[in-house]
Amino acid sequence: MSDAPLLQLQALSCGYGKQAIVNGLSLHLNHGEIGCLLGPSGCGKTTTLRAIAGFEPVTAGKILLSEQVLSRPGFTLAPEKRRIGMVFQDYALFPHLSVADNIAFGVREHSDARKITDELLELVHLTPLAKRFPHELSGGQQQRVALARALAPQPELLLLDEPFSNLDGELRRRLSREVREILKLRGTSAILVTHDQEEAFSVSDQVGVFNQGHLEQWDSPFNLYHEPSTPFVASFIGQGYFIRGQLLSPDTVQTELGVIRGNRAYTWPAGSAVDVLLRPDDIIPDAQSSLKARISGKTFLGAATLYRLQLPTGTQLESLFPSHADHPLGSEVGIRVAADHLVVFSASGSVAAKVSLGDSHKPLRHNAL
Ligand SMILES: Nc1ncnc2c1ncn2[C@@H]1O[C@H](COP(=O)(O)OP(=O)(O)OP(=O)(O)O)[C@@H](O)[C@H]1O
Repeated sequence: MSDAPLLQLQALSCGYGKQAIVNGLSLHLNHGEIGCLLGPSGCGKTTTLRAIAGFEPVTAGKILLSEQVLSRPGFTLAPEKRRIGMVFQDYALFPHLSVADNIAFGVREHSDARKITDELLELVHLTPLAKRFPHELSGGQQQRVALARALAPQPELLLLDEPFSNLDGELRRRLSREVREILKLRGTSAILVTHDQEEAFSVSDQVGVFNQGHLEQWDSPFNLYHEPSTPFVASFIGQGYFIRGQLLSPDTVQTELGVIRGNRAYTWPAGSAVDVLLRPDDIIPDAQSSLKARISGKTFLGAATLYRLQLPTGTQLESLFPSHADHPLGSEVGIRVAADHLVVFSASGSVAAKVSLGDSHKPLRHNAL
């Protein structure tokens, strides 16, 4: 196996007719990795996936798989020649074929079709249901058949378009974990499209956050959460508040919560006004602290309680406290900042406040500055 990435999108642009949807997108996926395209509705995730699959031509840039050019302006290798499998949101099973025949469909000419099918039935835990038809299965079972069918021809890359969006709650979470395990077990590389952050994080090694046809950041879930590189990513990923601060040195900021020191150096001059991102897990309870906040709201989450806090200046924050101590609404608690990952953005014009987000996402609050 070469050291080159499996999939490379190089300055890719594509769209429909004269309408540009995706602009100058670059990313790469290594062998065996699972990547995810995440973003609000209509930002171009599915369009990108369709371009990778070969259903849409590209207007600029290139798509390469194992160093072979699949798409460039004026050339689109046919989908069936790409060694790419696809799993759709609506499963797209053949209704007149049994579970086993659906899975065998792509390898029906293969001398080992029976063996491949049996192995995959086992892998997706559907051996006892092999003779059933799609309408006799639950949504989760149908999606497992769709996954097994896509894996049968051993694609180099699997594309999954919102594969769990027709399933709800716990089943959705369970199946997404299961799919990750199956892909990792087989060493299959994949790209998943979703607008659900929890799903993106639980399935993927690398996640790309889209904003209106642009890729804002392609990174690990950990880095997207702790080291977002743009205000949009900070807003789209997770919860939190921005508070105003002043840079004292490259890695320290003066705020009304005191001096916060992080692990990143910023290059703006000392004295610059900045917006500091504080996640609920950055604020911890500390009865001894002189810093007090009033509890203005609370949500019990089980192991933890999410408290909405108000500082004496009126600044709002959120904080996750272990739930064994219960603080009543209106009471005062001591707090302290424990943010190793100092994330700040230039405060000029409060850029983050202008981020426009889709309705599929809970916005990050910006304190009145
Ligand atoms: N066949 C098409 N012809 C013209 N425009 C299209 C077509 N398909 C999608 N679009 C437009 O392209 C833009 C991006 O759509 P796309 O389906 O890629 O978004 P998405 O990020 O996958 O959204 P969602 O999460 O809602 O599926 C949208 O404005 C959409 O209206």
